[in-house]
Amino acid sequence: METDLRLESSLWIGNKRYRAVLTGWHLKWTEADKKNGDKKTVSVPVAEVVGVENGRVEILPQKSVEDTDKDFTVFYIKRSRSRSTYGLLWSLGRTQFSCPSRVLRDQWTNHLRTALKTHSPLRPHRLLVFINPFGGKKKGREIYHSLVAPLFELAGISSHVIVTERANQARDHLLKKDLTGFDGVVCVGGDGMFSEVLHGLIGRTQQEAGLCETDPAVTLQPCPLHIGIIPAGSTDCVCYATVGVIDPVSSALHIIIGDSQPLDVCSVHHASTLVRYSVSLVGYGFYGDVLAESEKHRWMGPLRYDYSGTVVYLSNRSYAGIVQYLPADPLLSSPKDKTRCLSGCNVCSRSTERLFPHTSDSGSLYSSHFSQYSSDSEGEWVSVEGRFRCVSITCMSSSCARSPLGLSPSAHLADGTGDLILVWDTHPLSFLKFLYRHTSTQDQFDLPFVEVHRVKAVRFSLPDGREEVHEGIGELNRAIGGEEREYVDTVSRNGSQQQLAQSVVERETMNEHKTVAPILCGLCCKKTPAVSVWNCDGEILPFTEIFCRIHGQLVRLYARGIEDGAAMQNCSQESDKNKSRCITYK
Ligand SMILES: Nc1ncnc2c1ncn2[C@@H]1O[C@H](COP(=O)(O)OP(=O)(O)OP(=O)(O)O)[C@@H](O)[C@H]1O
Ligand SMILES: CCCCCCCCCCCCC/C=C/[C@@H](O)[C@H](CO)NC(=O)CCCCC
Ligand SMILES: [Ca+2]
Repeated sequence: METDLRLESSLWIGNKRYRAVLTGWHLKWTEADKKNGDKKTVSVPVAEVVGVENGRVEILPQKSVEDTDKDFTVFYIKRSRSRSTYGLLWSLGRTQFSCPSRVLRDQWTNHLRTALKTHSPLRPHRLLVFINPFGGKKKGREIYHSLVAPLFELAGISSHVIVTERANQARDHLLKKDLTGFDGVVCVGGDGMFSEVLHGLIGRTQQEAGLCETDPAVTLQPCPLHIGIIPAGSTDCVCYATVGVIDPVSSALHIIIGDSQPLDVCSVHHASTLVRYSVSLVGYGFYGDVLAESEKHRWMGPLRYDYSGTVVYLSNRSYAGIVQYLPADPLLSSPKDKTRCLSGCNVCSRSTERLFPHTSDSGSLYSSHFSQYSSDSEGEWVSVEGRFRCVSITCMSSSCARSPLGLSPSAHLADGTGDLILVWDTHPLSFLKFLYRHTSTQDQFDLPFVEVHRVKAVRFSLPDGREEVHEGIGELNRAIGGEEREYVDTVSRNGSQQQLAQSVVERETMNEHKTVAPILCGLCCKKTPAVSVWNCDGEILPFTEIFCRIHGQLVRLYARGIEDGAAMQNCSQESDKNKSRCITYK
């Protein structure tokens, strides 16, 4: 196959002659009329060729250029380092070649197109695109039509575009409408829009497989359609954590070349119902309260989270709860091992084998670990009880612009586990230190009132077993801020381990901040509501007592994880020597 596709000839770029070679895997060109030592080779993996056009073509911005029938243009992926984030930005590279004859030109374009088909089997041909016109800064439509659609067109992808007119339209469409012929679904919006697509696709897949989503013990069927995210929301956490940058062009290029990144999903249950799915944050306490507060200030746009974060921080709340968790195998990885899940991650690759073994009994649809009533599995559960500033479960790092390394910097995208972060009640300044560390490279887990566990499942209940059902966000906000809620004293705490940690941190912090503390304490509320709410990827859950299970690699995104920016040193300078290194990365 590879030898069939090999093509080698002289080609011209501008007025310079090059020796060009197409092997099965790479297109390479080297300046011909130079001494050996000065020769530079540019090498583009075939898998990263976006498109091949006859003539001299320019898009983004589109221009008509004079050409002949001996010219062709190759579009491919070019990388550069992002100033503000850890990942790499992708843009459209373009080289216009001239051939000695039209016959040779046709040979080059045909060979390249065949190589693309052969080596990129997951490239989509037809996509279903949902645009949320109201997400983030309300630029979804503009972003899609000006930056993404021209790239899809260049790559020969046909798309069916739906601009949503109401919340949950994308989810309902995916649950009910005919999806024949689509290779993937793209959402243009934020994490809320992604969540709609996630729910629609998981629900549809289970319906078609005849599986019951409500039972946490059932092994769910992975979704056959890939999901692409064009970021146009407020937090865009899923995009940030799976691509490494918030950039519509980079995301569009990942979709075009058919990148494939599996992703763990957490199902959240209450009693015998499925409440929701989550990939990023299932958070109680601080993150729940911030979300509930922010819903009142939607008009502020993305800034609502900063404002609400300050308000909630100053209200100084902590909540009583019982957290039970099923630890993951500690020999596989640890949330404190200071590694990062990057593109090509070994921990995730090994998990694929573990999660989908090719043995004949792997078809079992029932996993005894998760049967809530199975006495066999009860022994492995760990239980802690006390007062918490926040309880968070995240299936991935959940990095975003606010927190470039995320809630759990060493979490894996596709290892079949989640990280449970327990922040015990502590002095307000200590909690501020914890929050602040999310914005830097300092370890937020290296604090005596913070615990982190790699888990397969989590159960949360209230100490007195009293469940409250919230009926809607309006009512919920009233309940959180209003008088109807029963109040408890913040100083009552459970658990001796927590009390010890608490007193050490309080002493340290009070010494450090003798002058600031009294001012801050004056601002803080003396009372706290008895219960918080759960924030599930930006949606408030209507229940307090929940059971969560992580489903390994349940969905696939058009992404490849975060590329290691360190491997791209000096690329931003684009010196001739490095230019080819930038292009040949990987
Ligand atoms: N046409 C629409 N009208 C109103 N709401 C919509 C519409 N389309 C989608 N939605 C809802 O809007 C919510 C928020 O959208 P989205 O996630 O795109 O933006 P965001 O909230 O600004 O970003 P993020 O989720 O990243 O913070 C989603 O939960 C989605 O269900
Ligand atoms: C003194 C400085 C303090 C700075 C505090 C920084 C802490 C930042 C941690 C960021 C965690 C983001 C978790 C991601 C959550 C998303 O699934 C969700 C949907 O978009 N976003 C929110 O709920 C929005 C909720 C955002 C909460 C801040
Ligand atoms: Ca994971």
